[in-house]
Amino acid sequence: MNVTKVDHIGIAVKNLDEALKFYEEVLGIKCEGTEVVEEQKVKVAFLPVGDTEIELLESTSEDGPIAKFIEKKGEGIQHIALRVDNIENAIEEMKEKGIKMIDEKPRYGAGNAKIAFCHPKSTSGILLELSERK
Ligand SMILES: C[C@@H](C(=O)O)C(=O)SCCNC(=O)CCNC(=O)[C@H](O)C(C)(C)COP(=O)(O)OP(=O)(O)OC[C@H]1O[C@@H](n2cnc3c(N)ncnc32)[C@H](O)[C@@H]1OP(=O)(O)O
Ligand SMILES: [Co+2]
Repeated sequence: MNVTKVDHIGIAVKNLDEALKFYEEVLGIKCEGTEVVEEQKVKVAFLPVGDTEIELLESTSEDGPIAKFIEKKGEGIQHIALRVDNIENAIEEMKEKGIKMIDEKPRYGAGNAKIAFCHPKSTSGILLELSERK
């Protein structure tokens, strides 16, 4: 597998507009856009920083992964995403190496990226997203 960069850092927030004030008005990072990803029950805002991005995530449903995360742990870093150049190969390699994949097939994430999550129990405690983007 070829990991090329930190694609983004995913941060769970209760209110996207509120959180954006801090990133835009205090830190001066410009939001590049927002998108609803139905399958993940999230509304996402992208904030590019250098060669990577901060991804702010607000839940669109009470039973989505972001709502559950905030309920259990509060707002904060929910996942880290690493860019890979071939996600199907990366998933196969992870499985061969005994890593528990939440997604055994790629799903579509924000910006039409192909994504797959690895379980925190297999990664020393972080929710890891693999992401392939053209
Ligand atoms: C839009 C897209 C994109 O970038 O394009 C996105 O990012 S979507 C981003 C949102 N989508 C997702 O997160 C989808 C993948 N996530 C999931 O399937 C779920 O959230 C799981 C990660 C499986 C957690 O589910 P659930 O909360 O039901 O499980 P659980 O409470 O039994 O947790 C199992 C164990 O994992 C830990 N755990 C749970 N969530 C964690 C997290 N985010 N980071 C680190 N550890 C975490 C719990 O503390 C627990 O450990 P202990 O047993 O030690 O207490
Ligand atoms: Co993400």
